[in-house]
Amino acid sequence: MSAAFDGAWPYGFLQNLKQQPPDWRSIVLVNLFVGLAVLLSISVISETVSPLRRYQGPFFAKWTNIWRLYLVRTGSYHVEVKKLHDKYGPVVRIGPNLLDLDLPELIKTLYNTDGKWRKTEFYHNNSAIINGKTTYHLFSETDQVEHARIKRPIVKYYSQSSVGAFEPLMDKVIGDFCKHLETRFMDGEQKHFDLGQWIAFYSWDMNGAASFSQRFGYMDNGSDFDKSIDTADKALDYFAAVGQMPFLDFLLEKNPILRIGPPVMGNVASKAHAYLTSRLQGKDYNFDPKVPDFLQHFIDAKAAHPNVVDEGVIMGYLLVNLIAGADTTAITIRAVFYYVLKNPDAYRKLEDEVLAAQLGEVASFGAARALPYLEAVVREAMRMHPAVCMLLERYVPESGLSLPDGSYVPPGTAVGINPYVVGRNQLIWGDDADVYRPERWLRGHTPGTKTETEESYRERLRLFNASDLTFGGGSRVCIGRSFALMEVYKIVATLVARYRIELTDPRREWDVTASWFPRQKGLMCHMHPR
Ligand code: HEM
Repeated sequence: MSAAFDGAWPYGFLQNLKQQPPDWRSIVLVNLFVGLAVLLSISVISETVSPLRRYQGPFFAKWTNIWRLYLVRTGSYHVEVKKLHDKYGPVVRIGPNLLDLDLPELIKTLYNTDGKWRKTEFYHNNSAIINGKTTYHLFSETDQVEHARIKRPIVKYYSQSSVGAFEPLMDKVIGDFCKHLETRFMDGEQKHFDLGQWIAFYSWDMNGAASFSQRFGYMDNGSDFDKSIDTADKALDYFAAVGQMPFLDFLLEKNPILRIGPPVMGNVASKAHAYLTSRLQGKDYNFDPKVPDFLQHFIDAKAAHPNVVDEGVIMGYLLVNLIAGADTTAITIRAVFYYVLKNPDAYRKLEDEVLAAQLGEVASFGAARALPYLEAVVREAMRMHPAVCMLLERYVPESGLSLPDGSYVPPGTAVGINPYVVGRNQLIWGDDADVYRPERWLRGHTPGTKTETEESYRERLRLFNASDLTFGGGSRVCIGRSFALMEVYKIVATLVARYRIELTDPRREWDVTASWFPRQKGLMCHMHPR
């Protein structure tokens, strides 16, 4: 034991001080002790006066965000937060200054278009991560005015009518995807393969084709040959964790002395840069001006808005397409297949509907979108397993926020709603909110009611739509929604129409690692041509 602790503390220590100078260990221990005592006192005082003290949550969440960072690292964040709501109700304090709200009626308030509900710093780290040096705008601005300035020049290129022009390009990618599956896994003997992994190849190649008329080559190679998919996964895991304590980013990824971050996304960034340069120089021979791609749209935006869009901004546009668009779409397609294949009854109904529609080699978006059971299957999968399962954090603006229980949340508090949590809210989705049941999206399928009028069905759908946060909402709503849905509907309809699909082990629950995105590992199945 150190001299500092001889005798009754602190008298022993003081007596010792008189007799002999303290050794370095005593000094460190005393400083540590005093420091901790000061920190504790500050925490206790600030908690006593905190306007959030009335809201319940885990004990450590009052004091620190570390426990949340830990949860995100374990991959069980969304599941654990849902459990907290089951325990504490619709408002849970999950950080010293952060409330998680399971209040679908507030979606329109938090995620609106008035520009007052700023994104928190949770989003801000991802701006410099691409190659460790350059900062690109990745739509992560907390400043809504700046965000609108960057987004405005390109928003029209993501509308349904604009992305509709991508359909021939999508048909080509889907046609080649089917050829790969047929030659690799359906030729002769039955082969089991990871459909989940192939869906990632499809989504990344589709995204490359739409972004700069160049696929990455994952389908041709049959693997993540340049490790870009893996690198992107790791980068997003890092964003999600560090987003819980944003200052850590300056000690880790942005540390000027020693960078301690995720692997840099050099491959994706350098490809995007090379395509941009050759296009601007008129040397991009892969580009057919008759078939539009996003890069061409961005260059048009540069011509129309030279004060806003420069080459750096175009790089940001391209990168965000890939980072925000590829993984999310793959997750959604995998979720659709996983749930429908695990539920033979749903699969049979989907098969019947799709086969009766005679969709041809590659299903057109119009024809696929018109199939009600397909829509039910897609929406139910997105409800059960939204591709973003983090809190969509916003700062409460000057006006403050009144909660349904009558309490008042002051300006500056971070609040948010999690698409996963609100997707399981029993007041909206019913007692079976945890059950996969595509029928809930159809008329006449409310448990306990024998008949449902068209009017009450419409009313129910309105409530469902208003409570669906899969693509966010308001001015920060997902810009790629129409594009993503086209990819999802077309591939699901095409694969179901062309092949009989079976899970290798239908009893196996899938393994989900969740950080920002709940990524699923493994969807082993086999397919037979019809
Ligand atoms: C099924 C697939 C997708 C899902 C579920 C999804 C989900 C989301 C969600 C929830 C947000 C809002 C985040 C927030 O408010 O905090 C978002 C934003 C965004 N998404 Fe998607 N996304 C998908 C596909 C795509 C695609 C394909 C692209 C691009 C081609 C894309 C680009 C973006 C961008 C740029 C934002 C930021 C918008 C802004 O802040 O203005 N997403 N997405």
